[in-house]
Amino acid sequence: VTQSPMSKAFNLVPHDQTLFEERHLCYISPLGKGNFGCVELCRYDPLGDNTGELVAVKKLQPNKGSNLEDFQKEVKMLSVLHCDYIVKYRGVCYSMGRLSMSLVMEYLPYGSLTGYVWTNRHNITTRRMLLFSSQICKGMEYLQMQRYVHRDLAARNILVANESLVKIADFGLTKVLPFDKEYYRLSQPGQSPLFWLAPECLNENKFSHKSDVWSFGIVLHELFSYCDNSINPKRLCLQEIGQNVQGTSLSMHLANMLASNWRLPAPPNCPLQVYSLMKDCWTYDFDKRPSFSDLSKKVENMIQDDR
Ligand SMILES: C=CCCn1cc(-c2nc(Nc3ccc(C4CCNCC4)cc3)nc3[nH]ccc23)cn1
Repeated sequence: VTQSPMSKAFNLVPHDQTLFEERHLCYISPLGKGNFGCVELCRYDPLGDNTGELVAVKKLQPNKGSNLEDFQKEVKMLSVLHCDYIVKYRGVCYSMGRLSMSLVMEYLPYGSLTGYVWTNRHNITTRRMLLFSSQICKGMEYLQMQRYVHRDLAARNILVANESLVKIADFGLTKVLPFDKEYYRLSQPGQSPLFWLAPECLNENKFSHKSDVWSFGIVLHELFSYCDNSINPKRLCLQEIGQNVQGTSLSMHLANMLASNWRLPAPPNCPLQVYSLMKDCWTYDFDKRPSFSDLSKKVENMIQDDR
């Protein structure tokens, strides 16, 4: 279809504020590693006078697992999410003549929840941990409304915007549920770390909102353990398995332990009702686990009671 001269005149490419020119993106320092790539702190400084805004840039690391197509899916997914408790998409930056691309996001100055809670463990109150927990629930509730399954909910993937705001990040493993099914079955075991996975993920590669709820229970455990590495989920599970990990694979061992009703022990000094909330998230039958809206109500009530 040929364009009429008039429409040609007005059909200017709209200034796409989500397109970042590589030449103005100035690298500052590394921020961390996520699924499919590393994240760097950059200043987007088109005026070249250091007045530009700080952004977090996730560069696609072309390696074994990741490829441009999966990364483009992650970018697309993040670009349509608008929630106070999910890290904000800013745009993309193409390089190597569109052969590679980077995801530009808002920069959250306090870093991941793991580092923040451990560093500030001596002055973080139960109340503040419950506030963070309710924000994660609300972010997950929003994701669920978009029919997204995160598949990698863990304290390392939660970022701290300020002393009283955390956001969910790293959607590298996120999947959109098919319109006709309430779960997503992976063709082969994925990259999610075993110790955050629900039994049905370990046994059948079945992922759903309810398996995200299980992972949320593990995040609660990390939080109320002050993200102390010496008692993190991986270490506690490996201790339970013992060194006698003969032939059976680690995930089989873990699945057997969960089937015989072993669960992570209560973190030291953890409020009883918080531990019982974790146990609710770790109900073996995924249909009987609470929803994120149930969880955010229960956590909000605890915040009220905590006055
Ligand atoms: C989600 C986890 C996997 C991938 N990932 C994402 C990020 C990330 N980080 C930050 N801010 C940040 C701020 C300070 C620090 C410091 C570094 C030195 N040591 C203390 C902590 C680290 C990170 N903002 C972001 N916006 C969007 C992503 C993102 C980092 N890794």
